[in-house]
Amino acid sequence: MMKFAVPVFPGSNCDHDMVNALRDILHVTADLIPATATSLAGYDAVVLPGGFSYGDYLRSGAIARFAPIMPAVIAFANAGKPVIGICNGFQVLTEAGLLPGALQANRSARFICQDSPLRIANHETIFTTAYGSTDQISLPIAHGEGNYYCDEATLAQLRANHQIIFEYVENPNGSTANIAGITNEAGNVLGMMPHPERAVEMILGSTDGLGIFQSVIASQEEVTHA
Ligand SMILES: NC(=O)CC[C@H](N)C(=O)O
Repeated sequence: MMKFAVPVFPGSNCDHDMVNALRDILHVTADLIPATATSLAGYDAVVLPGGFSYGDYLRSGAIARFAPIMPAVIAFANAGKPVIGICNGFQVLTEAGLLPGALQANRSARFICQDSPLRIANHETIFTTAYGSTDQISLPIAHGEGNYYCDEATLAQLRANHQIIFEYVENPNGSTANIAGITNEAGNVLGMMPHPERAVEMILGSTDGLGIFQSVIASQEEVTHA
């Protein structure tokens, strides 16, 4: 059975939601890993959860990027294995240089908490195949620094390599090109501001987030059965 690692930083607050989604809804193994750990041996995927790691001091994700677990996360990503960063996790991935660009304060300078319709801009990634031809989903957003920024040259690269995965239908925070989620060039690292783990069962109001995890699980099953 596929094994997910969910690193926990001081101030993470979506880690248990993530483990609940993975274990109880998707029926895979998921372990909380302290940020002081230094190994991810034995894991098939890593999910950096949302929250306020290290109190968001300096910038969201700027201190977490130096946590003891991060060299293992970077090595894991560079080995081509799946890494997902949700919200604060996305911020950590940009700070760590695993994804291009940066997350700035929302244009409104306010924390935004709302459901957000998203367009799936690339259905052919290991994170989106389970959505079939569904082109729009809705996921909750909850962030103060979700305003994605990159320069023109980076945006051109993201577009040319089809690295833009989710786009806001209505831009809530000032993000460049309505970007809500991107992958790295190799396609194995996903960062996204919306929270799929908060949309995995109808008691939460939506199951639109399931496809991301189902897609990754299916992609890894193909790897082990190949
Ligand atoms: N839900 C989250 O992960 C929030 C991320 C970060 N603390 C922010 O406010 O932008």
